[in-house]
Amino acid sequence: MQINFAKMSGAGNDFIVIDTMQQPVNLTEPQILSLCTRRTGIGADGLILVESSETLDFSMRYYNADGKPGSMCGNGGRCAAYFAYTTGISGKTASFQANGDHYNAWITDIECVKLKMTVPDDFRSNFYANGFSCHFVNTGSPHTIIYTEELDTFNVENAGSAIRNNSTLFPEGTNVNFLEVTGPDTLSVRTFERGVEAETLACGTGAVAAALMSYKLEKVSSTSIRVTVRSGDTLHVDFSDDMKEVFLSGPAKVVYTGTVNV
Ligand SMILES: N[C@H](CCC[C@H](N)C(=O)O)C(=O)O
Repeated sequence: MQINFAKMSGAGNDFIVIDTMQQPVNLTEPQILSLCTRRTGIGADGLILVESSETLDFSMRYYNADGKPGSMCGNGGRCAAYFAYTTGISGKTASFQANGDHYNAWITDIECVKLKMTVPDDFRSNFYANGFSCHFVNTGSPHTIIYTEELDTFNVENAGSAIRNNSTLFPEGTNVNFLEVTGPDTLSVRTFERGVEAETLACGTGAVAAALMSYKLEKVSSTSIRVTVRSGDTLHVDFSDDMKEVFLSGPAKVVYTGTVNV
């Protein structure tokens, strides 16, 4: 099977994006894993199918790099909206469905996308996991939050993998975010992603979790937070005081388009 795809990057979180309205695509879990594997495949943190929707512009189906269906991907959603815009599926405003939720996105500039997130839930603060003081929130994906003062040298792979695999506390697994508070409205974040099983260069729902939790814990004092991610890019998280309206903005671009044989 020959598949046309776009390789996209959302602040360094990278995805293979496939338009299933143009070509019938039926990928198995091993095929997705192999496409996402770096060096021997295209290489990506996840694979996104942009599918038809009866009521909205499109529907997004997200798979993690391990080939398994993932929960909501904020950077993936922003990339899917930019893909839909560049291919004419939608205009500068896009509405789509993902994981049973309805999302709106706006192309705010060249290669800049703002996405309205779902209302966060399951806030848990101050518990211990694997020797770390942790917090947790679900922002469409499950996110554990850990504060550190030495983010650059922190061993994200070791600590992230231990907590991600703590099945007593997280039967479904969790993404793990390590945060440094760098100012009243700025954070630096590094994320160990479930389903990639490694640190990624950015995580959108993780940046949202980091900003909301830091505001709740009064570690930041603004409802407009700039989050520096591992790629060096900045994601913006803006929210209402009651956290019912939450927006994620940042870069999203098509790196290249191509055809792959599966
Ligand atoms: N990178 C994504 C999160 C993917 C979620 C996935 N790792 C899972 O837990 O299923 C983001 O930008 O929000």
